[in-house]
Amino acid sequence: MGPDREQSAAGRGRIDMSLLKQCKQRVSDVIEHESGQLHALSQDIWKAPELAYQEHAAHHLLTSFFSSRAWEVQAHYHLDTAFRAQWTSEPSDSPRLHVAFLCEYDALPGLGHACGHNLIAEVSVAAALGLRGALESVHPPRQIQITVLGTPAEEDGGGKVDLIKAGAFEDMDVVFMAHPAQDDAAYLPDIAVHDVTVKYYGKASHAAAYPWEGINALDAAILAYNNISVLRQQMQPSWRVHGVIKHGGVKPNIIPSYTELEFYLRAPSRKDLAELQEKASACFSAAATATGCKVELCSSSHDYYNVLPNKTLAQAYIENGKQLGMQFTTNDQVLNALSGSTDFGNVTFEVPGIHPYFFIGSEALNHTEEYTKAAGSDEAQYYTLRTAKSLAMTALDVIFNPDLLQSIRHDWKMMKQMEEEMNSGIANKARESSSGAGCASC
Ligand SMILES: NCCCC[C@H](NC(=O)CCN)C(=O)O
Repeated sequence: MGPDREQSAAGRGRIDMSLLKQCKQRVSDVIEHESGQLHALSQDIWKAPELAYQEHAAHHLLTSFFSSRAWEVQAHYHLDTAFRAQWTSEPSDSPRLHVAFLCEYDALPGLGHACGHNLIAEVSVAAALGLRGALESVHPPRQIQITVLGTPAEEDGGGKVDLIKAGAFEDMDVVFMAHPAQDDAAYLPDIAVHDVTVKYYGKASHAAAYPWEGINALDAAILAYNNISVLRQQMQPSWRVHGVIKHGGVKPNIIPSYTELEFYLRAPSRKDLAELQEKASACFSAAATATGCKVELCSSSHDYYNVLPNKTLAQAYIENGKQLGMQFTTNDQVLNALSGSTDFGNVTFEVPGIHPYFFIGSEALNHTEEYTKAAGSDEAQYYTLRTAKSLAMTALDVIFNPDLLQSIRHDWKMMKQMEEEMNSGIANKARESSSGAGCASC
């Protein structure tokens, strides 16, 4: 066996290392060649930030981009602002392998692209172009389908969960995306989240003349907020609860008859989340009892699940990233910190996938004005395209090395089994503590 032709670990297949190397080089060349267009695409998305499920301009930009490059595009794929663009290599005798890159492109209210979803879209588009370019230059070992899936509404709602329900992930083998952050990391813990809107109904009255006739819904909201603050001391360190008051009354001389709060409840597993949900519901109900208000808890339609790590995919991504000069963080504080939540978590329960984080050339923190600026900066481009190359090269490893794919599938099955054992029996409990079903006004 020559140095460029290695037998894979299980001895079943041979990997043509020189071909793989050539393909990886081609990924880089194609992405560099397209860098101007990719930057323009990401800038156009960044300049016109759109909220969840309303990403019409981004949808148009992305679908036009792929149509003009001879990809088969399905616009408005199950959702108004979702899309699917695909390319398939020449048929071969071996079964087809389907890899997918996921785009996000929604922004945050008042802040624009403060989570850099314009760069998420750019990474996946670039990786798909690079991978297609590489595969067109050779005869891949099997037929490959590349899909770019446009997934709306990550910041609010959970477009990926809608798409899972519509069957969009059913025929995929491995899914890829990457998220802007402060460091390069193949995996950071993204935890499960449940959104709840809390509504208090009281009774208006003149606040000076006959306040005793009123039932104060603002008092209920404040008590609820404080009950949650008190609960926080007894919560697990990995749990998070945070909320805002969306409606706090209208005028000081009218006893507020209606208030509304929105809370996110988070925990590392769905099992813990169900427990947290029960405790938070008790806080909300207690505030209603104390004030005489009526309370309504409205759950959002989709909980996000924690992201299942895949160590084989992570290792392959790290190896490619290092070749490209990435310095992966070894800081335990970063590696163990909670990085929020994502509907990609739900995807990882359907199909093996990777959701690495990447440095964008700035120390700014996500969900700040500074991060919006960084996500639109020229400096972010180098890091964004480097991430795209590393993702596409990892996809090439999966394509060229059947043992790697086996190991990815094995990791995934083990993780999923562990999670499902842990979560068994929670489904009903969680449903009971959120009265979403009985919430007529949501
Ligand atoms: N329904 C709540 C969605 C919140 C999603 C948001 N996502 C990110 O910040 C992406 C990085 N994990 C969050 O976690 O607040």
